Amino acid sequence: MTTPLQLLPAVDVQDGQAVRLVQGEYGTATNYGDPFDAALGWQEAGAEWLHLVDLDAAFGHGNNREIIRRITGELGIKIELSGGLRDDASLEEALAMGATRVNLGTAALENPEWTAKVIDQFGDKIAVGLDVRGEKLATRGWVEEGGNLWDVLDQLEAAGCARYVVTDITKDGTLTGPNTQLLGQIAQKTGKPVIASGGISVLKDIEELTQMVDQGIEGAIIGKALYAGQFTLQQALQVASGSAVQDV
Ligand SMILES: O=C(O)c1ccccc1N[C@@H]1O[C@H](COP(=O)(O)O)[C@@H](O)[C@H]1O
Repeated sequence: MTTPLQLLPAVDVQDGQAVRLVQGEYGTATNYGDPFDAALGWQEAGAEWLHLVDLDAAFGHGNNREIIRRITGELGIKIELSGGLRDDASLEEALAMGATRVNLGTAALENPEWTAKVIDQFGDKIAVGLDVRGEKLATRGWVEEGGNLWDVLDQLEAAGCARYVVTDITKDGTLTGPNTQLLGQIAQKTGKPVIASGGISVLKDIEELTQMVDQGIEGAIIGKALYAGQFTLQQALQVASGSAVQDV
């Protein structure tokens, strides 16, 4: 029996609204309404995980702490939380709110000593987001460059990072399919679980990533495709469990 691919519907929060950006660019948001309703909807549709992002915190434009606190506090599913988690206070608050794990971006690149410390302290509650353009990593709302992917991956491996969330920024929000080549390369190099992010458009993409579970692709974040109605979460979960692709 095949190991299912974990699916993480995304709820990205900006100005108190659930949104999707295109290639992470500020000002490209499509609004999908109340983030709590979106999160609850994914839970009711069968999600076991939610990928929850405070975009304002990631961009350094304030935060959406109260709505995120409500989602982490009231939902019963596992939550991977990211955006603006860059010091002890924000990280400890995120875990105390009920995040199952946190995803560090900017801090992992700008503050590797602190990142190594919290990896040591919190183990697999810490994932690192490798937000990639070509072979360059992006930070601070993906508007600044943060170093070479492979060099940073070596440092994180030495620090004992348990899991990577890999986003091809050029694919994110574009419905052009995941960058399976990059995902495969990173999974092969690390041997640690990789969560794929960016580009999923059709059920075939999920089928392709499910076939990569044995290579270390543990899960996939789905954003735009779900909000745009390309397929339902139930269909995606069926495919991720190894069943045949259903027509939509
Ligand atoms: O998810 C997005 O669309 C996104 C767009 C622009 C910036 C960040 C985005 N997402 C998440 O934010 C973290 C990084 O936050 P930080 O650098 O730690 O503050 C990133 O890993 C994505 O999960």
